[in-house]
This record gives sequence, structure tokens and C-alpha cells, in this order.
Amino acid sequence: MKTIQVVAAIITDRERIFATQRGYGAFKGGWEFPGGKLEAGESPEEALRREIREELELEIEIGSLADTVEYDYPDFHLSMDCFFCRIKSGTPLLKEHEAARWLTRENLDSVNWLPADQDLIKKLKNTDWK
Ligand SMILES: Nc1nc2c([nH]c(=O)n2[C@H]2C[C@H](O)[C@@H](COP(=O)(O)OP(=O)(O)OP(=O)(O)O)O2)c(=O)[nH]1
Repeated sequence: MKTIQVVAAIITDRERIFATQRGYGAFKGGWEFPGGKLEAGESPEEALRREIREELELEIEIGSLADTVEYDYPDFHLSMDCFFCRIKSGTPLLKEHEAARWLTRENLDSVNWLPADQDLIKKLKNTDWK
């Protein structure tokens, strides 16, 4: 099966995490961490900065790796590095997403996360947000 390398940002202000709703494609309507596919020659950090600029017009500070999600979708294998991030400058502007929400720990599972994200969401409920 083909593996897709994705990098995603768990943007947090420590109290809340920023979730976005996909606005197009096969997973339209599902909730995710903003991010996307690595391009040739990019490091995960470079790809993440680029994606977050493109999708949200934000500059971020990238912190620790929260998890690498490995998940088999019917058509591909997803390998997704998820980093804790902070906003360095800007206010999120939705260039590609349908909606966004800042979720507290209590309502972290109140949106319909993509299948690959489910285990990570459970884990985040019980870990520190750095
Ligand atoms: N960014 C992001 N993608 C996720 C998450 N969970 C999850 O299963 N994915 C999947 C959905 C997509 O198949 C892939 C992300 O790649 P992408 O955003 O570039 O996908 P895309 O195919 O819509 O983009 P594109 O080819 O149109 O550029 O990873 C998540 O939390 N964040």
C-alpha cells in the first residue's frame, strides 16, 4: 500500500487546542489538525510552517512531537507526525477549511475527528499540552 507522509499542528494556548474542519475532498466535514503532505526535500518542520501559512496565515513556533500516527485507510497508509505548536503571530484565517474551533480538554471529543485521529484524541485528553 502507498504511504502518505503528513505533518500536522496541535496548536495550543495550553487551555485549548485549535481544530479545523475539512472543506473539500474525500474527508470533507471531518475535523483534523491543520497540516498536510510533505513535499519533496522538505523537513517535517519546513512542511508544517508552509502548510500553516497557506491554510491559516499564521506563524507558529514548533514544539515537541506529540505522536506519530500510523493508520491504514482503505486506499493508503497514513504516517502523520503531530507536533505541539504555539501561535507566534497572526490570527487564524480559514483559507481552505470550512470551520474551526478552539476546544478545551472537556470538549476535545465534541467534534467528528477523522478516523486516524481518534486514538490521538484519547491520548491528548490525558497528557500535558506543551
Ligand atoms: N492535515 C491533516 N490530515 C489528516 C489528519 N488526519 C487524517 O487522517 N489526515 C489525512 C487526510 C488526508 O488524506 C491527509 C492530509 O493531506 P492533505 O491535507 O494534503 O490532503 P489532501 O489530499 O486534501 O490535499 P491535496 O492533495 O489536495 O493537496 O491526511 C489530520 O489530523 N490533519
